[in-house]
Amino acid sequence: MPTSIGQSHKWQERKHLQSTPGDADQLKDFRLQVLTQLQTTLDVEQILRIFHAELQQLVPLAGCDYHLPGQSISLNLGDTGRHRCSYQLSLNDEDYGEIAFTRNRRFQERELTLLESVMGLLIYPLRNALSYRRAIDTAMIDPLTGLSNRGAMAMTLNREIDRSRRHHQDMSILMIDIDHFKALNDRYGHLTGDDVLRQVARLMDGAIRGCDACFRFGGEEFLIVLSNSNLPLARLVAERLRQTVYNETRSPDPNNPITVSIGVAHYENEVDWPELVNRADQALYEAKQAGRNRVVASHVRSVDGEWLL
Ligand SMILES: Nc1nc2c(ncn2[C@@H]2O[C@H](COP(=O)(O)OP(=O)(O)OP(=O)(O)O)[C@@H](O)[C@H]2O)c(=O)[nH]1
Repeated sequence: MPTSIGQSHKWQERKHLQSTPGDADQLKDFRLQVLTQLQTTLDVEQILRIFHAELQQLVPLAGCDYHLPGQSISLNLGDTGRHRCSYQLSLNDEDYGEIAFTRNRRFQERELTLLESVMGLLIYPLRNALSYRRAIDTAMIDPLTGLSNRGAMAMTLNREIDRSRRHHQDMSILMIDIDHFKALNDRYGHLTGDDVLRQVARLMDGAIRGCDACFRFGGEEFLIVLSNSNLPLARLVAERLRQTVYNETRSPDPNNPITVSIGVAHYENEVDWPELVNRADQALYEAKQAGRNRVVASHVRSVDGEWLL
């Protein structure tokens, strides 16, 4: 098992010494080219790919790893080599993570000086991309429950529908609504209502698989996307969630447990997600009409396109 041989460096903004005057011009052109490339995107992974690829012109490298634990970012590009040199990136005392380059040949002093001299090119584009990513993430989160919001839901549904269509994969959704929530709010106040919303969100999010996703649809409604799930499986999941909420949510009124009604819809080649969500919503309406605290599944299509009950 090859061991990794590390050379670690702290990169901070400062002027670098140039080696020879001839190199200086080439390096200047190179820096300009890299900077131009890095400014073409605000995607963190893309920035690192560009940087890694451009650096190959300066120093042969195998892999590039980047880690920023604070934002849960961990990327490994290219192949991993036995020798490694890493840079801790920071600017104005702000930590921008660690970037490491690896290859099987030892790094020469001159190569390390070259790498260090261009490391500063990465920091501003990377900082901008990280801020952008943070802003997008925040905009996609519902602040009350911590679940992803409706904007994120639309993106996920578009992606899942596209995948189901292309790979002929099953996909189902659950539309979930807390029963008699208005009465609970009116009787115990909005803060208690908020607490119930948070509990239900946490229970459901914790009860689904990692590949599924739970969103706050709005108000006291939630939507769950179940990848790779046919209708019977989706019904089972829905029934399990219904029971979990019933058994585990702390209700302010011991005589009235918190319950949910759930509408289930399997993807039946709808053109876009609102059509699919409409069917789940219709099934949810039927669950409410039938007495609440229950699961109702929407119809499926037969092979010749007829709707079956
Ligand atoms: N506490 C709290 N309440 C909310 C929030 N968003 C929506 N609501 C309340 O949720 C309630 C929804 O009421 P309705 O749509 O009448 O539904 P319901 O009382 O649950 O009745 P059914 O769905 O028919 O069982 C309203 O009173 C809203 O004010 C929120 O973020 N926090």
